[in-house]
Amino acid sequence: MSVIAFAKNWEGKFKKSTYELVSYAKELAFRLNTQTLVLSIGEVEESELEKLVQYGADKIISVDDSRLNILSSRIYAEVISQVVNKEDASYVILSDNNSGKAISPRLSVKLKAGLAAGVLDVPKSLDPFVIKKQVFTGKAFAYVQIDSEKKILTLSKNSFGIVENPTSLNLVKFTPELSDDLFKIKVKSVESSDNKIILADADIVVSAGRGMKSADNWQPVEDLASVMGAATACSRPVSDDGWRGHEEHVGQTGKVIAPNLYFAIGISGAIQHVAGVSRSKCIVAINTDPEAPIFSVADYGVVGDAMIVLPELTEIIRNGE
Ligand SMILES: Cc1cc2nc3c(=O)[nH]c(=O)nc-3n(C[C@H](O)[C@H](O)[C@H](O)COP(=O)(O)OP(=O)(O)OC[C@H]3O[C@@H](n4cnc5c(N)ncnc54)[C@H](O)[C@@H]3O)c2cc1C
Repeated sequence: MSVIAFAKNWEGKFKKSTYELVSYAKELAFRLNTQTLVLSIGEVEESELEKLVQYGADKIISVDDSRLNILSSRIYAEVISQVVNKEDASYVILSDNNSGKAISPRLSVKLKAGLAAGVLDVPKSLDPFVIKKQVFTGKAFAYVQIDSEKKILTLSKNSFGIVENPTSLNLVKFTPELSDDLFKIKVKSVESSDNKIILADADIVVSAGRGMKSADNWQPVEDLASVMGAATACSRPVSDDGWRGHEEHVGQTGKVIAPNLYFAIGISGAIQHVAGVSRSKCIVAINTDPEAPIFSVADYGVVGDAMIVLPELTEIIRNGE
């Protein structure tokens, strides 16, 4: 009956979204009067695994196998299903990120478990199990009922928050039975086209729109992103016009993101743009037009010319003022 959270690591490290996932699993387990188990796959040092205890992991199950350092949704679904069956867990929680989206449908088939993707809250009721999730790229939400015995939820980023709930360390190793067949496809290396932070995983995103006037004016945007350790993004017309690549386009028809901090620079705030970024924890808008709709969804706003504001802001942050 326990709750298992799958804690994905990025090169052996967890992110804030992992701690949010464990916090959520803890709350669900508390409501169900059961244990919170956290599963880690691939090589992660004990000191990193120990951090999960702070957010309520009653038991940490580590599948410490170097062959699993690179994510394969097929193999990870197999590993998770073996752990779920061994622990007789009823609830599996994954982050609603690229890996969670890739693993959860396979897992759902393996476990014959109902899946609610993009969950936004704790269950509205436990029996029947009813939960709130996002639909239509975040423009609406729905309550869905899961009737299967096992249930899988993928948790939307920034929908629950990080809650400290310290327990004591109970770390166990698990060795799944994995046939050679599963390793027929080998990832020999992973190379990113540049050293940039991946937009979908970024905690901070610096995004700019048509207000930048031309592709040649992007250096101040890059500079701010660089000092903040942020990913860069853009509005749709910017990528349609070829100023930036389509992989940066956020919104209804682009990527839907929920970073902790989102800078909207020279972006008017059209509904189709906001649909993709409205779940950011904090939105900072920089725009010359005080009436721009983006200010109605922003937490902080600067009315000003991006070409003047950005270099000054970057300098202040660089100097740690
Ligand atoms: C079906 C459909 C789907 C769509 N999907 C998406 C989507 O996924 N994502 C998306 O982004 N759009 C999408 N759009 C387009 C959307 O409707 C808007 O047209 C688009 O978001 C506007 O982009 P923008 O804010 O960069 O440009 P604009 O609307 O032209 O706004 C530019 C802003 O920059 C400001 N500005 C000008 N100069 C400066 C300066 N020097 N400094 C600071 N600010 C300045 C202006 O005041 C203005 O507010 C979609 C549209 C449709 C119909």
